[in-house]
Amino acid sequence: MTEPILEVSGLTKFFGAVAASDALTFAVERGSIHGLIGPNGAGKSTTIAQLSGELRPDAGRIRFAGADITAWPVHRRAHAGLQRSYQITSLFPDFTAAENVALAVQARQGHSFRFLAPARRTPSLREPALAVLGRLGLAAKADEPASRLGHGEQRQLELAMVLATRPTMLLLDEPTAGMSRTESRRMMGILRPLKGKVTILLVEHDMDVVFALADAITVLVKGKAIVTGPPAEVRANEDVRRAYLGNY
Ligand SMILES: Nc1ncnc2c1ncn2[C@@H]1O[C@H](COP(=O)(O)OP(=O)(O)OP(=O)(O)O)[C@@H](O)[C@H]1O
Repeated sequence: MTEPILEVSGLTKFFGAVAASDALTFAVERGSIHGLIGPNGAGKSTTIAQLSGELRPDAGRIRFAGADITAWPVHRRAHAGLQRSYQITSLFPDFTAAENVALAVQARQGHSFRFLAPARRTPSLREPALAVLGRLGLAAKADEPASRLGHGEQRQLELAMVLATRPTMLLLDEPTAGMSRTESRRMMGILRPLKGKVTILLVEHDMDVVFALADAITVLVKGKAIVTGPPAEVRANEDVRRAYLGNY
């Protein structure tokens, strides 16, 4: 393994008596797509929330790109390149796809999302926005209002917005949730070329997607990582089969 970009050690988070993260330890290699899988309630969302800074761990450390970020707030982590994907709920429905991405480009340039009106009209923001939309296969939809896009396209737009901020590492929570088979396949085609450019921690219920994309997978059960390894090793692991994958 080359130098990991993210190292999680002993991460622990209780909700009452439930340990949603239980001395969780794993590392993510720079430039890789790293799957985080596990049964319902295993602690995947709780892990993402602690990595993004929305949730404070009760114990343990998080190191990102050589710095201990455990106590950093969300915006400081985002500024350092660790970003979680936006949710559809954060799209501006009346703005076009290009205008939505222009806002994210503007955020990258250090401005706040507050100045909505100027961002919509600034040509220097439109050009990079169109470039990102092009890479995500949304060029033809640039001038459609976000509300008129299909569900799969809205998820692609979310991803376009976060990529426009040029993250070093992306925390992606179920990018294919609610998608048709065709839309999922399109999303995989978008994510695969990001390998080597952006490190991705991928939480995903669709095992076909995870096993096809991930360079390494961590399996969570009851807040603990029971294994981290390449897909073939994880698939063959007896504990994983018993706890989660069955005959997948
Ligand atoms: N805000 C909260 N308050 C109380 N308990 C919580 C809270 N968030 C999560 N939990 C509990 O923590 C455990 C882990 O939940 P989490 O949502 O992280 O799991 P998950 O792996 O993301 O599940 P799923 O696959 O169903 O989304 C569960 O037992 C859940 O009920």
